[in-house]
Amino acid sequence: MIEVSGLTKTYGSTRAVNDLSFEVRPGVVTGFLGPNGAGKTTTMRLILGLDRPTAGAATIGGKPYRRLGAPLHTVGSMLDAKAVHPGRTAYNHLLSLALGNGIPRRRVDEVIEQVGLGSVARRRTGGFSLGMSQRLGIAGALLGDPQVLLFDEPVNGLDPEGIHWVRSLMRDLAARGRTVFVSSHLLSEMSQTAERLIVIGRGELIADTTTEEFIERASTGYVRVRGPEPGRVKEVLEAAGATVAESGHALHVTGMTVERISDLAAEHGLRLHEVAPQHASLEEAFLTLTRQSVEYHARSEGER
Ligand SMILES: Nc1ncnc2c1ncn2[C@@H]1O[C@H](COP(=O)(O)OP(=O)(O)OP(=O)(O)O)[C@@H](O)[C@H]1O
Repeated sequence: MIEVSGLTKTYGSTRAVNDLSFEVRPGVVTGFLGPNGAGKTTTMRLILGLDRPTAGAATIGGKPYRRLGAPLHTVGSMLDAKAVHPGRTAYNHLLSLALGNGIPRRRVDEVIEQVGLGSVARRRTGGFSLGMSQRLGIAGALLGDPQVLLFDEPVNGLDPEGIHWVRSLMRDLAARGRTVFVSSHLLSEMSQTAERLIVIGRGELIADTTTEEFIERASTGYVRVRGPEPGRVKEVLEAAGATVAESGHALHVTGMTVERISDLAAEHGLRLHEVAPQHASLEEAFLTLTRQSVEYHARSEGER
């Protein structure tokens, strides 16, 4: 379990994380979602004790990272996949991590196989693609077989097979009772993996809910209506309280269900050729909810 309470971090005049509080529970994949610059990496660094908070606290299993007796056995993380000594082989990189943390050598072989790097384990990591580095980073996170795992944008740079593999791995870890906290700036990506979402924008909490509920809440749907007499249909629907916009040959109706639209049309003897609910795409929905924060960042960057 990860607990974050009143967490705040400022860098000069930038408030990267602002009074953030949430819990990440075991047994499900929890997505950490926010547009670029929202403060995801900063929050993860604070949880992992890589930076000191300006205010508030973050704990793992009730303790701050610095006070964990065997950190690699408690929490595994992958923040920056490229942060590996380029002259070392993948095997030696993992071996030095293992030896420094009292982890047996055979565990290195196990995780190398688990992440599919067996054939390149003796190659220097400097020549690794981003995808291979991501796999190596994930291997490092798994090394101590920890209860809590944090991954910062783990599918970045992976091919479709790699993406599929990461998603299955996250779900599998959660199914085995681990606490899995994974960041992304794409709601579509999170919707494939995460059961719960912590959504942030501008360093502040926007939502802490199930993925299903978040998508439902974010969806700004309308009903597309088409028929031979659009003018009359519009009049009838508006008279009954709907908002109707014309779009080419169709009407876009908000504030009224498909059933009510059909019933009203039938009552007034109006034929309809199409009554189709439309949902905003996931990314549109997400951007609507986080637009304020995106605009804020676009503005503040422009001002510099
Ligand atoms: N070391 C630092 N010094 C100064 N500003 C920083 C530092 N680290 C982060 N920031 C600023 O804090 C804000 C949050 O950055 P952070 O990297 O945590 O966001 P993010 O959500 O992880 O974004 P991305 O997906 O782009 O990595 C940004 O405005 C960033 O410029």
